Amino acid sequence: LAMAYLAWGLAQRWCPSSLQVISFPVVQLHLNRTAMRLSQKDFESAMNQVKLLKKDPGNEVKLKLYALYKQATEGPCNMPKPGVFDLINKAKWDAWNALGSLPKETARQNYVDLVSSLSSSLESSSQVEPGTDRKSTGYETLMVTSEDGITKIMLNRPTKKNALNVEMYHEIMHALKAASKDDSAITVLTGNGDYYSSGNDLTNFTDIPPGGVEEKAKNGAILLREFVGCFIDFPKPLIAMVNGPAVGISVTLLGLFDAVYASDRATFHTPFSHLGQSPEGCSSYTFPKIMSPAKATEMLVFGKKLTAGEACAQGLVTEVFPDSTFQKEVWTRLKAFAKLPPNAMRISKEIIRNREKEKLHAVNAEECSVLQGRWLSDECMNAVMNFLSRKSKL
Ligand SMILES: CCCCCCCCCCC/C=C/C(=O)SCCNC(=O)CCNC(=O)[C@H](O)C(C)(C)COP(=O)(O)OP(=O)(O)OC[C@H]1O[C@@H](n2cnc3c(N)ncnc32)[C@H](O)[C@@H]1OP(=O)(O)O
Repeated sequence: LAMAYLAWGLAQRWCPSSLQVISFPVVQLHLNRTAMRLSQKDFESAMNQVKLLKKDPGNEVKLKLYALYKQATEGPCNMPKPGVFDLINKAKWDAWNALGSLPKETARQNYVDLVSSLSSSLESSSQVEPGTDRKSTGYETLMVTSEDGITKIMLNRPTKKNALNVEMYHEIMHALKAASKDDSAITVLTGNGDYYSSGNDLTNFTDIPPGGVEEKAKNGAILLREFVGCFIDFPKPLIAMVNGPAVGISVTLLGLFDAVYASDRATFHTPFSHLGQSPEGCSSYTFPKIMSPAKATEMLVFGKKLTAGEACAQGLVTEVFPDSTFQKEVWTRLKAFAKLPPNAMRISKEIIRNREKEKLHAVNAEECSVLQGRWLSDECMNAVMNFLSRKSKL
């Protein structure tokens, strides 16, 4: 059946005229209304509505609509079953035959109801940005949506400049794991509001468990290692849409993405020494490789902030777009990427990443262990205290 669906587009040329109608299918049956008498006018109007739909609803739906149309106009399927190699006609026959002895009138009503639900769902999705029609709920700090083969994970604490609190670390891991298994071809990480992310939420340092700061640092290192590990192991193309300034861990992780698109408003800042900390996100390994050891030192050791153009020149950013057209241009491009064969993309990513995976995990472990020590240092504690007591900002 899957093969028949694939061939469906090709079949449009030679299909019978009623195939116009099966161009779009059915989603929701209002069974309680099947007894209602439908006028021929309602049915014809639904057929016209189908032709006006702007978006293709997919082959599975098309087959259902085809079956209902045939049942409504010709009654139960009494055609000979097509041969196994006649994939398209067999899929159509199966769908029609599955309706059994459903009365013509009920089929017409179901057809009209389904077209109606289809029209409203497809109209609404065409009016919104990609990724806004299928929202996954249950996240406090993220907005996760999936559409057009793209899962979008949006950091959603705009009033805190999308700083990563402990909950957000957990939710990102959860969203990545879900995205790795969903039916999307690519995954995008971006930020809501004016910032991409201001990095680690410095209030993460404030709630000290009964085991004291040592326990806090130990738990922090475990969390960080697991978090970065999810990026190392993510199996599909992972793209960052850096919509504004990026700080700390939101910058270092970019070295683990497969492409990084940035608005010209974005900046890239890793002030680890200022904060008494040290690099993470595998940046101690990826940055020198991407941009040369000296340029990496300027960023990771001296905390030099790069503009989007500079980050692009150094290879950290793939391409920079004017902020005014950033969303439109990047989404257009991503939608085209998402149409590529997903398995081929996965396999190509795998072959690129596999060579590095072991090394990246080792680097991650080492960075976390070093940071665990840094978090207990006076340098780090003072820097965090200064920020939290409003004495300092970047
Ligand atoms: C042992 C602990 C373990 C914990 C868990 C481990 C997790 C792993 C950690 C991995 C290591 C990561 C390192 C990093 O990411 S280093 C980078 C850290 N980030 C910063 O230092 C940025 C601090 N923020 C600022 O300097 C400024 O806010 C900024 C320049 C980003 C924006 O300035 P602006 O003036 O435009 O805006 P505000 O300062 O008024 O910000 C608005 C509100 O947002 C709050 N905010 C912003 N960023 C952070 C942040 N990173 N942490 C906490 N809060 C942040 C800011 O306080 C404002 O809040 P209020 O409105 O309530 O005042």
